[in-house]
Amino acid sequence: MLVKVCGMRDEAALAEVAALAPDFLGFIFAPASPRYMAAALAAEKVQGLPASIWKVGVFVNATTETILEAARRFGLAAVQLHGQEPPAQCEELGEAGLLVMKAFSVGNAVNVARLLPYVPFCDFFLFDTKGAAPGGNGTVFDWSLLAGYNLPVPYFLAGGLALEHAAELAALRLPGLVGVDLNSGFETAPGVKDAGRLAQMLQALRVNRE
Ligand SMILES: O=C(O)c1ccccc1N[C@@H]1O[C@H](COP(=O)(O)O)[C@@H](O)[C@H]1O
Repeated sequence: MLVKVCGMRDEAALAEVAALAPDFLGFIFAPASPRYMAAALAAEKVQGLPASIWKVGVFVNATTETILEAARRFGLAAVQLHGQEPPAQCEELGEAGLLVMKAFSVGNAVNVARLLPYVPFCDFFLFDTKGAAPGGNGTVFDWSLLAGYNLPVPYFLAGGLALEHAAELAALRLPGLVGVDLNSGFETAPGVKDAGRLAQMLQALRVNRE
């Protein structure tokens, strides 16, 4: 199970969390989010992270130009598109050399017809719980809605994941599932990650990886 830790914005926690060696670290570039990082973290701090960790910029309906500028400035290798970005934008960003993760909100069903046009242009999908905000709502959706998933794009599970889900996630077998995204369930305040809880979660998930 790959692990992405998202919503990094405070410098002390960044070093502690990076030391846990998650596969991906996410930085929120959506100004309305309490985890908006651009004013809080210097670009050099992000650029200085170990090369083994994929640095992901999370954007909500940003232009390709804005995304590419942030990618250059912060040394991002991947983008998570968490709004209504069209397939053509995924294609552009992939052609620019970024790994592309497209997020979709899940309510009572997974709408496969909506996903199909994105298949050729995305490295990963990410399924998050539908809520009032574009992301970071802290609520879990019914993962069994993905039991019939049969598209060739692997995906991350997101939405309210917390330590209490560790055992269930470590044992979870769903078609296409390759990773989990840890965000508000591992914070002491919005944007302030709890490295201790993250360490416990990573240990639980990694036991099953080996
Ligand atoms: O976390 C945010 O504030 C955020 C804002 C805008 C877009 C995405 C955001 N976070 C992403 O939301 C999901 C679920 O988070 P949570 O576990 O429910 O807190 C996750 O993929 C984050 O990357």
